[in-house]
Amino acid sequence: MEKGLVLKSTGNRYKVRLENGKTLDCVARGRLRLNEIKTTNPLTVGDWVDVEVRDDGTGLITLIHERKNYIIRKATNLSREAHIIAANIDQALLIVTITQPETQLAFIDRYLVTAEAYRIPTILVFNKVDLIDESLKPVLNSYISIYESIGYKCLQVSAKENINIDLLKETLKDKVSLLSGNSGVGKSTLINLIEPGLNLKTAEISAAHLKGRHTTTFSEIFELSFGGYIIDTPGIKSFGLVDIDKNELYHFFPEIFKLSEKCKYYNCTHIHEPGCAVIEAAEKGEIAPSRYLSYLSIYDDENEKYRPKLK
Ligand SMILES: Nc1nc2c(ncn2[C@@H]2O[C@H](COP(=O)(O)OP(=O)(O)OP(=O)(O)O)[C@@H](O)[C@H]2O)c(=O)[nH]1
Ligand SMILES: [Zn+2]
Repeated sequence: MEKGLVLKSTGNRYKVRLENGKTLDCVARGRLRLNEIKTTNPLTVGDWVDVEVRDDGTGLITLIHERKNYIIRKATNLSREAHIIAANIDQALLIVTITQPETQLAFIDRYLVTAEAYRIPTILVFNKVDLIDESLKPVLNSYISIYESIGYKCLQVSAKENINIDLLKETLKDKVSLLSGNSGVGKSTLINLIEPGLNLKTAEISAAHLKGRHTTTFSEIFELSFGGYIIDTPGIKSFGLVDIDKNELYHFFPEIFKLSEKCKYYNCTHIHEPGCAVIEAAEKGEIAPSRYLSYLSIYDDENEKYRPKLK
């Protein structure tokens, strides 16, 4: 019996990397399931499994190790079942830009709420700092101060001018990372710089897409030559499909959560109650107005509820 990491899942076949570095094709034993949630797929990339290596060099997965976290999406609109996109994610790197394109604060906040709900630590990576001139500098600084003050690590990089790329590599080293961000912020450029030759959004995915198959089946983890993994899945962009109870939303705003214990009412929504420490702090500017506005808009947004559209 050997322990391994699921690198790729295509339907009911899995590519697994054993601890000795060998990679093999595996199938899973029937009725292999963690009974935490109802899912259409029992196993996903990032899962740690026990494998029985067979004589023909393939493997039989006999056990899934408990997950520290996972991201899901609903299998279909009507279904109550979920499709697990990836598991055991150490961190998410949200790539943002102040200009070309301008990443909205509301977008960042929605992403962070989701990541908090999934218990995935998130680092904000400000790319294209080469474009930051005197007029944009205060904007960049204000973004950074909002997020650093509530505990999110921020990196400033430029793929174009190779600024802090080593720092970015250090951040990724030996971790399983999810890379997200709006279209055009430079995700592909950064990845190519970090790991030349690592072509995410593989041909295989596109080919499968053309045939009209579910691309979700093709989640994959890519190994970094200096240690660590990057998760690439179509799910990354729509990352955020998680149902959060309105009344728990404040748990996922670290600064609001911290203040909430000083609220007069234990079931305070932090929207209209007298004696609310959050409202008080927001009025005094002790919480960034944009953060409080994000809280309100996520709380009230029934239809789009807690579903950041990451594209
Ligand atoms: N000035 C500047 N341009 C950059 C930098 N990084 C990337 N770009 C440019 O930004 C554009 C978008 O980069 P991509 O890497 O394609 O962005 P992406 O996030 O992968 O976009 P999608 O594939 O649509 O999600 C390209 O024209 C890049 O050359 C940077 O650090 N500075
Ligand atoms: Zn309150």
